[in-house]
Amino acid sequence: MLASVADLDEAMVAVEQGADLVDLKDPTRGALGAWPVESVRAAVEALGDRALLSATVGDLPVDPESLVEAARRMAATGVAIVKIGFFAASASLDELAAAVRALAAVTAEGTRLVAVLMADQELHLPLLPMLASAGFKGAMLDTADKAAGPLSRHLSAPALADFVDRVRRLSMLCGLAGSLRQSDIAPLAALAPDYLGFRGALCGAGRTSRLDPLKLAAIRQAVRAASNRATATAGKQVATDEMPTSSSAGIRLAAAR
Ligand SMILES: O=C[C@H](O)COP(=O)(O)O
Repeated sequence: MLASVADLDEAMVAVEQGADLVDLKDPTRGALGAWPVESVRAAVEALGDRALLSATVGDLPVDPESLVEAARRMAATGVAIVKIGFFAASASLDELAAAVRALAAVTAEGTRLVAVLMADQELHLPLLPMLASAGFKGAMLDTADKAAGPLSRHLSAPALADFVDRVRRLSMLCGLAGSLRQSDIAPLAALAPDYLGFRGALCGAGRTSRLDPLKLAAIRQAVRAASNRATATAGKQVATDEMPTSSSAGIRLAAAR
């Protein structure tokens, strides 16, 4: 489970409630709103040894030079994973591919990058092998327009299964997010992504309101139960509530540290 958090207080709650991936993101600044780099650095100092942290670079235009610079600035904070949004609404496949190629210079420096592709914009599947070749650690789906409904409104179950399968075959971490609700957890966990990502469902009154620890705990529990069911169905080792990281997804996420 990935939990997007708006500040250090929320990050601490997410760590205490057992989020596998604590995603530093300012929801008031857009789908992938960035925290200031000084705040990311402070969170890494406070929590970096207790949790796997990711941070977004913001809703940036698909310009190779500015994406490389933003990724390097965020990586310099010491955060474990840097998430980069690829907004197909404002760029062609060629432009997206050029940005991916430029970011290979950043992964070559040891930075773990995760690409965020927008399910409510054109989904360019040929980008996936390019991301793998450029050394990206993972690829995930999210939505750019948070008023346009959950992930499942934009892509069918077979299309989502195909995305997960392609990413996993390329040996990248695969995440699914986008206004997910509790009812989305079981069908999406059955596709066996490495993680499901949440913000709105964790908050008291929408994604820009405060994170509610009780909602986070309920989602965490539902993800764990659904993940265990999916693992059991696949005939793999069943993780217990006491040992959530014994699932294959947990091991793959832990390896991202
Ligand atoms: O990375 C995941 C996102 O923060 C999910 O946010 P959302 O659930 O509000 O779409």
